[in-house]
Amino acid sequence: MSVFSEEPVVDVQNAYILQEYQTVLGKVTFQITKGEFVYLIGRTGSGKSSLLKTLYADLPLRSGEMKVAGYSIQKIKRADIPFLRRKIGIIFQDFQLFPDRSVADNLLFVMRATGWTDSARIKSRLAEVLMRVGLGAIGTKMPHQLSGGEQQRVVIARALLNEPQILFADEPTGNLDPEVSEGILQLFMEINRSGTAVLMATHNHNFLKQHPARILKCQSGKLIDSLTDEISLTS
Ligand SMILES: Nc1ncnc2c1ncn2[C@@H]1O[C@H](COP(=O)(O)OP(=O)(O)OP(=O)(O)O)[C@@H](O)[C@H]1O
Repeated sequence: MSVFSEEPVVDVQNAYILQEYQTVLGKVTFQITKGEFVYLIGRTGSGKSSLLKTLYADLPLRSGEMKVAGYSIQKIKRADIPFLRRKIGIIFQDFQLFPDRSVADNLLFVMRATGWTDSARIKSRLAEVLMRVGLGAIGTKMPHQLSGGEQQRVVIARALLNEPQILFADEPTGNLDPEVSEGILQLFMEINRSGTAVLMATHNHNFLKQHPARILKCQSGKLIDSLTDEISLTS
């Protein structure tokens, strides 16, 4: 491949998304290019989380092809999954920080697990990602001393540590009030403007109206794409 051609960050061809051998979504085909911002919508139980889990190799892909950040998901070996996860960032609704560790220790845990060893670089990267998400010197605080919005910012900082090509966010504002949610969306958009692609599952249709972007929608066992299809936000 030429160094000038842009390989998509996500390339899905005719994939079947399964939960315990039941097809949740069939014939899924789409691509996400570098630096794109994409919403993922659909009713509860329509398959958003299942699609995201398949993309980050938490659910097996048994039919079709998926390439994520250069890794073939249908072929990936268990031992390579941690390497895939270094190239992507995953953010959930329930913040998933270790409650018994400080903010800095939560981030350090990931850095140590992903091969960071130089203590000066660790320290500067830690400060850098916390600044990036709008949090200053809160490294010594425990998660319970932070608001929900601040905890989600720490989670986003953690996801940014290894400069991922794409962030997969599964309802990242589901547990936050509207004002705080808007701030978190703004943060995702800011991160996106600096070149990181984002695929965000959300039920918050205000986001789509106020900050329009491409939409993928899980509907009746299929994935429809605003690039090619008319998408209804009401059904
Ligand atoms: N662990 C599981 N085992 C078996 N079936 C599951 C499992 N998780 C989800 N499902 C089923 O897969 C389908 C898709 O669920 P999924 O969680 O992907 O939907 P979703 O669009 O993310 O929903 P929500 O908006 O509520 O998060 C549903 O029918 C659900 O019942």
